[in-house]
Amino acid sequence: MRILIVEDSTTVSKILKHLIMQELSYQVDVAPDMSSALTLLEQHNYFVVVADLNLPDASNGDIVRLVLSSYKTPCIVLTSNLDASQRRDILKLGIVDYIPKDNRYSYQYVVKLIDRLYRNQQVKVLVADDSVVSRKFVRMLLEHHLFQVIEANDGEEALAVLAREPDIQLLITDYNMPKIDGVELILRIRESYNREDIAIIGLSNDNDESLSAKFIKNGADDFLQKPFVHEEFHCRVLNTLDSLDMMRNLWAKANRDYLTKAYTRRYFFTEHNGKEGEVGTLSVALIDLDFFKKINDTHGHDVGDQVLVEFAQRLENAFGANFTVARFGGEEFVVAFKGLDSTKTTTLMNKFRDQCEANPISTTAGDLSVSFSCGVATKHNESLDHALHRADELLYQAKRAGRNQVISQ
Ligand SMILES: Nc1nc2c(ncn2[C@@H]2O[C@H](COP(=O)(O)OP(=O)(O)OP(=O)(O)O)[C@@H](O)[C@H]2O)c(=O)[nH]1
Repeated sequence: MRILIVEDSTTVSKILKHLIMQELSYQVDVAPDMSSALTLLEQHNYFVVVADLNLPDASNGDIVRLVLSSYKTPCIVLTSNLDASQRRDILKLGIVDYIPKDNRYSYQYVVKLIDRLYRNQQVKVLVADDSVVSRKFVRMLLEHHLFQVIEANDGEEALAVLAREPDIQLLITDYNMPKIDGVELILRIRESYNREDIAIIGLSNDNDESLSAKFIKNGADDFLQKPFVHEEFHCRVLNTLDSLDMMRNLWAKANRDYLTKAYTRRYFFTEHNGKEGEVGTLSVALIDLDFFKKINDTHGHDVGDQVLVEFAQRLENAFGANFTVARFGGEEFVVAFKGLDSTKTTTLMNKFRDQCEANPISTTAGDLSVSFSCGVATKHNESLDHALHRADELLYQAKRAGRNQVISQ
């Protein structure tokens, strides 16, 4: 990824270049004026251009207009202080954002913005609004920040789009819409999507001053009163997505094992515990690698870690799409086979055991043959703990019987 900085102050360009290279590992070119910028723009494809408004051989944003119109490259503008009308004019050009060069946080903000732009390319945003003009305006603002935008004409269509594309990360919804209004839409979405699944920003040009609170109390993360200025829109979207990222990180830290990224014991119990009266079968397979201590003792802890990571990945690939795979600790894993009885579970585990046996794990110490023992128990009218305890006894039997086998009840 390549960034171009067009800036005549060497101090500013040096600081920016250093920060971008250090924090994002991008390649950075610097042009001190418009003519050298043009030469570079002809030679390379830039992801983003960071440009000063006034240059020795160009003024009043000529470089910005040129980058946007001729090279269709996103542009972040560096400025000195701007008055209100200058600010409006520059935002109208279709830039990503403008950054005043007057404080030490500005440069850090540029780096954050470039990183955000990079990640935005993978972020789907759904815009629900019955006004075509308003929808297109929001789409344009989002596209300046490289988001993937999907539009919905009303609340009902928004629900249908969400069902079709569950990886949408942000919904921006108007209040007044036919069939289902914005608040009703949010209520319906929050029935099945948590805050870490999707973020929501409400919009309205209604003069009802209680609307912002109504949106937020019913599950929105933020609210914007129309008409809004570009800058406020972008700040709110970025803040909302930052919070979403933070929530997702916290969720992952609580529910995913730091080493193997398999689910944690805690997640496993939250998902499958307390459902004694639940209809349907649940079988648990408790899995323990054989002679794992020997791998650590012979090749070191790092190689042991590589084996655990690869083994967890194999479990995930084999069962993760339909079942919960968790690491219970050390070299012990568990899979919850919801809907399967003990016989079917045992067949699947034996097939997996054969695959593992046939494919040694490749590590920095070479290919290592790794086997596991497994106990399979089906949960009857009992607690999950109890079923796991029985699986543990069967696992112990498998170890005593010579390891590398699955024993079920
Ligand atoms: N590398 C690595 N080793 C771990 C980790 N957690 C636990 N261990 C090691 O796993 C080993 C488990 O050893 P044991 O309980 O004796 O089991 P085993 O050698 O697999 O023997 P059996 O289970 O009887 O076949 C110990 O050496 C632990 O230090 C980890 O996160 N990384």
